[in-house]
Amino acid sequence: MKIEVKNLSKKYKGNYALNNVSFTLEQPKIYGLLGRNGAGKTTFMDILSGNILANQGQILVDGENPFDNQQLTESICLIKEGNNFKKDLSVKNVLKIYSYFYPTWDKELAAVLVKEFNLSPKAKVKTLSKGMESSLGIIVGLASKAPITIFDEPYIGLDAAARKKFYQLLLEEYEAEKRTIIFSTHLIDEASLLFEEVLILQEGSVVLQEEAELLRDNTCVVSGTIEEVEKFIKDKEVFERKHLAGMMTAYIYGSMHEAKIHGLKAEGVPIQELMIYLTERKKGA
Ligand SMILES: Nc1ncnc2c1ncn2[C@@H]1O[C@H](COP(=O)(O)OP(=O)(O)OP(=O)(O)O)[C@@H](O)[C@H]1O
Repeated sequence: MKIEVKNLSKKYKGNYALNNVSFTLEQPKIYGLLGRNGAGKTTFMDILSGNILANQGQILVDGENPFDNQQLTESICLIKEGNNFKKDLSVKNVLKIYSYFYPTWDKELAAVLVKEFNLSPKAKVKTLSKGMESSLGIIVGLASKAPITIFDEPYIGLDAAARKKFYQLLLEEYEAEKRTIIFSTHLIDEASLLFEEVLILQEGSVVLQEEAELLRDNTCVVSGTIEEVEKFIKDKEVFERKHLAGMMTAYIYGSMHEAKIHGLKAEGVPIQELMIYLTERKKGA
């Protein structure tokens, strides 16, 4: 489904959570929605899911506004950081309710995932640990098979092994049936390999929208002697320099291939570093 964000603004008490944001998510892809605390990510996801209204501008999903539009929101599943489910419901009944809401619901997948995450179907939500409740959110998000599935920091309390399982399952499901997945997380280093396209928000504005592969190809960390590195980077945009014992490392916009031809050691820049740089640069600008 095509998501068009047009001049979208949302204000809370006079402060912009989103300030005249425009972008389009055209293809079913795994999108990484990144940004520091308070950048406006949750606000965007809430408007997209039809939960809240913008002050100005709009989001159109296949040409329609999601607010108060059940036919459309049956195609959008938002899993938040917590409190997704009523505390008195059992796991089984949570799944039943969502199965009624989502026409694309995959009952078999839900049953497999409940076993995979070791949840007891009879357990009430209020008795689940934080990690177990997050697992239930992940199960609902994946089994909804909603054409737009949004995960907003979905794994509070989940340990590293369970998060790894989540990444694997997400990829398996996505490979089996492509859909738009919007994934917002602060654990960028461990999740970044999932992303096909990255959006970075900073103080209510988009500072970057780029294919992850292009980012990986067009940014690099080069190392060598100070002299070699300085010579190579003199006409390039450099976003960080580090010196150690006569050697130098620089984070730059430039091709890894070109750096290697010049005899320098070159590696990809972690998306986390890029996000920190971009959000700092805008603040200081
Ligand atoms: N219901 C609300 N009432 C008042 N201010 C709000 C409300 N929701 C969000 N805000 C403000 O809007 C801004 C954007 O918040 P938002 O939750 O969208 O950011 P975020 O990028 O999701 O942050 P985080 O990564 O910390 O979850 C923040 O300054 C926040 O304080």
